[in-house]
Amino acid sequence: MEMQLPPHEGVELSVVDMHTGGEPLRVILSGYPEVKGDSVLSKRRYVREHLDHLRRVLMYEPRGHYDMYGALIVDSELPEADLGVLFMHNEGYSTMCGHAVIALGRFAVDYKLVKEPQSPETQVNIHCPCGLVKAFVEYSGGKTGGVRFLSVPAFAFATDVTVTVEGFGEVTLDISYGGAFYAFVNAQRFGLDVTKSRTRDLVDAATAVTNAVKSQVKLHHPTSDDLAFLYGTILTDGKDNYSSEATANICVFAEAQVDRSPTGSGVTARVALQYHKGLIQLNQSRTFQSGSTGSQFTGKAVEETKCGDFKAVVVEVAGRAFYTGVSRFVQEPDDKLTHGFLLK
Ligand SMILES: O=C(O)[C@H]1NCC[C@@H]1O
Repeated sequence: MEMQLPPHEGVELSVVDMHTGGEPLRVILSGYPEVKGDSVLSKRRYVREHLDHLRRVLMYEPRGHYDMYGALIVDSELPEADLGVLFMHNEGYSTMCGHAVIALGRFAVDYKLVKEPQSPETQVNIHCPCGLVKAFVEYSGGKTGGVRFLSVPAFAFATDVTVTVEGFGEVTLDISYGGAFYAFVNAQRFGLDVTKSRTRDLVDAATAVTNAVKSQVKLHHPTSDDLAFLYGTILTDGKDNYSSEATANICVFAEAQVDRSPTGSGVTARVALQYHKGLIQLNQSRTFQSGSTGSQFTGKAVEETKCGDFKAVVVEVAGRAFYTGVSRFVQEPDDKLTHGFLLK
C-alpha cells in the first residue's frame, strides 16, 4: 500500500536519511526549488539569500533537531564532477563535510547518480563548495559499503596562536584547513576529557574558543573569500604523535552544533597539522575516534601539494555510512510552527 500523505498545500519535500558514525545526513531528494548560480559557490550564496526558509523547515524541529545536518544535490560547473552538493546545518551552509561525502558516495551509487558502478570500488567525484572531492565507494555483489575520499588540499594555517578566551584566559591553539577552517586545542587545557566529560561542558569550552578566534584572528584562503571563516573548534585528547592507537576528538561547529562522527573535514585538517609538525609521515594511517559516540574514521596524508603559498597535503579519510529511512515532509498553512524552531 502506498503511504498516503496527509492533506496539505504546496510541495512535499522528500528526503533520504543516513548517518555516518552517528552524525545524521538528510539528503534532499525532491521538492526543493531550482537553485540559481553558475558555480557551486554562487549556488551556496543563492540558497543563503533566497531559500534559507527551507533549511529551517528541514533542519529545525519538528522535522529535524538542533544537531541535524543536510545535503542538497546541485549541478556542478566542473565537467569531471558526478554531482555538486551544498551542505546545511543549524546556522547556515558549510564549505566541506566529510561525513556527508562518505554518505553521499554510497547514495550516489545506490541512487544511480553515476554511470556503471565498478567493483571493488566505484569513483564518485563530488563537487563540494570547497572544491572537488574524490570519493571511492566499495561496491561488490550489487552492494555499496565503506567509502574513502581524497579531499581538497589541506594545510596548517597557523600554529601556536594565543587568543584570550572568555572565562578561560589566554589559550594557545592551532588553526588548520581541511575544506573548512578549525581551531584545535587539547581538551586538557580546560580540565576536560573528550571521551568522558559532559558534552555540555565540551561545547561551552569549544564555543568560547570559536568566538575568541573569530574576533581575534583574521583568516584567509588562497582561492576564495567564501572559504575564509572559522567553522568550529575541535577539542582533542592531545595524542598527536603517531601511534597505532586511536586518537579522540570532538568537533563543535556552526552554532554550537556537536558532530557525532570523528569529523571528516576535521580529520583532514588534523592530519595536515600533524604532518606539518612532523608527527606523521606520508601514508601513515591513523584512527580518529569521535569523543561523543566512539565511531571511527581513518586518515592519512597521501601526497604533498600546494594551496596558494601554503605547503599543503592531500588527505584520505575513510569511514562507513548507513541508511536510516526516508521521509516525505509537508507544511500545513495553519501550523504556526511549520517553519521550524530550535531549542538550545
Ligand atoms: O565530517 C565532517 O566534515 C562534518 N560533520 C559535521 C561537521 C563537518 O562538516
